[in-house]
Amino acid sequence: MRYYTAGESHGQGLVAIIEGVPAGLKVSEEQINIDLARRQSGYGRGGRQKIERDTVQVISGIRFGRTMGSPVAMIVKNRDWENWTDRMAPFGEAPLDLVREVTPRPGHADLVGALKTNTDDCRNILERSSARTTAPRVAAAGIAREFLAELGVDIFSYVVSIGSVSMREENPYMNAAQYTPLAIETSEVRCPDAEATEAMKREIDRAIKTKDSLGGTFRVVVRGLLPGVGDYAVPTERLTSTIGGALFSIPAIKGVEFGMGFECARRPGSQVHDPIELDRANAKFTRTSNNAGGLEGGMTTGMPLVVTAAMKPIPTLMQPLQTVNLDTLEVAQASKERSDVCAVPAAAVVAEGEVAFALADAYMRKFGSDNMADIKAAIKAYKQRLNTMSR
Ligand SMILES: Cc1cc2nc3c(=O)[nH]c(=O)nc-3n(C[C@H](O)[C@H](O)[C@H](O)COP(=O)(O)O)c2cc1C
Ligand SMILES: C=C(O[C@@H]1CC(C(=O)O)=C[C@@H](OP(=O)(O)O)[C@H]1O)C(=O)O
Repeated sequence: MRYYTAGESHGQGLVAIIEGVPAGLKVSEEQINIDLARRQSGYGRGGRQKIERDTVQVISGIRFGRTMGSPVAMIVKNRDWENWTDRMAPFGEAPLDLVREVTPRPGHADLVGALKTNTDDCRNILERSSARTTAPRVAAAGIAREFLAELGVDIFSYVVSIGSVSMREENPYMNAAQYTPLAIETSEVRCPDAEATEAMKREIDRAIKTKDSLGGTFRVVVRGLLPGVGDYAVPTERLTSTIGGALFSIPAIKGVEFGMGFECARRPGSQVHDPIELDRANAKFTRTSNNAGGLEGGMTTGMPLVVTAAMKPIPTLMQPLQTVNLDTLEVAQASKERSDVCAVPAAAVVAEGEVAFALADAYMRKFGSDNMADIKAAIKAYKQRLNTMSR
């Protein structure tokens, strides 16, 4: 299963096409809209989110709430489009008073994109490099999430740090799977720690006051995974590769750690690798720790998948950094436009979707992709074989 998207930040809307979707999968429009709303939320987001009310419109591939086995096409419309019809018109002449974007923002795609595509207007770049393009990705990921949910796999995320403020956690690779979605979703920064939530909000308030911006870290946790999904033999099918690549495809993501991640490199093997145990009651192999974060050899171990990502601070600053004016080639201040100050909680929701897609694709490679009944039958047979191997 894979998706493609098209669409710009202030165009008419954004489109996603998902192909390789199995037939017979129940899909809830309401659930996709809930995830779209979660992606729009979070303390520190800018004025644009007051304009948009993202909802999905399904164009093809779903009939009476179930997938048909054909590609699914979806649209998320931009409400802001009506304020941009002249500046973003697909055809006709540019308005005479059109303001071109000629002062590229450090940290955004503006300058390099303009050099690459031979334009003197960075708007052509920023319209597509904008993280607005993550809206249709979250909508598309709704299909992957429903697929995994039907197979007993659930995904959530939470914010671990914003700027210099971190929540306190002990052994998150083992314990993160215990957090309740309620504690996370009721926090304005999507952090399960109420005290840390307040400190993070204060950090964001400080950044607003000093005309600065913030990044942070978040974790994605997946429960209910079967062991042996993914691959050790084909480099591109290793889940470390597909999930890592999927997370790095999100704008502003600068680091990804599986389980203990970089800390593994500082410790001896005896303090890193997860001892194997036989859980006789449930006839399955298990681990006494989860420092690997649920992946070994590029495959799921059956322990929760715990992956952490780092997001850099938002590039648009209300006190802009130095840049060069592309018209005059003189020193200038970078563009200063409406912007988020911190979007870590939103990025975490996007990341849930990306992880869901990578996992759904790996499940389909292992168990088939034509229709849900065959996939479930294959999973049942696999579970039975695993049971007999651990008895
Ligand atoms: C959910 C989300 C919201 C974002 N909002 C903004 C924003 O309002 N202003 C901005 O300058 N960058 C924002 N960014 C970051 C830029 O999109 C990103 O830094 C840019 O595309 C450059 O890509 P790179 O950081 O991967 O180099 C946001 C990113 C995400 C994931
Ligand atoms: C619109 C969204 O995020 C946008 C991401 C973004 C950027 O440069 O990445 C810039 C801002 O866009 P605008 O200039 O229209 O306010 C954000 O609001 C969204 O996530 O829905």
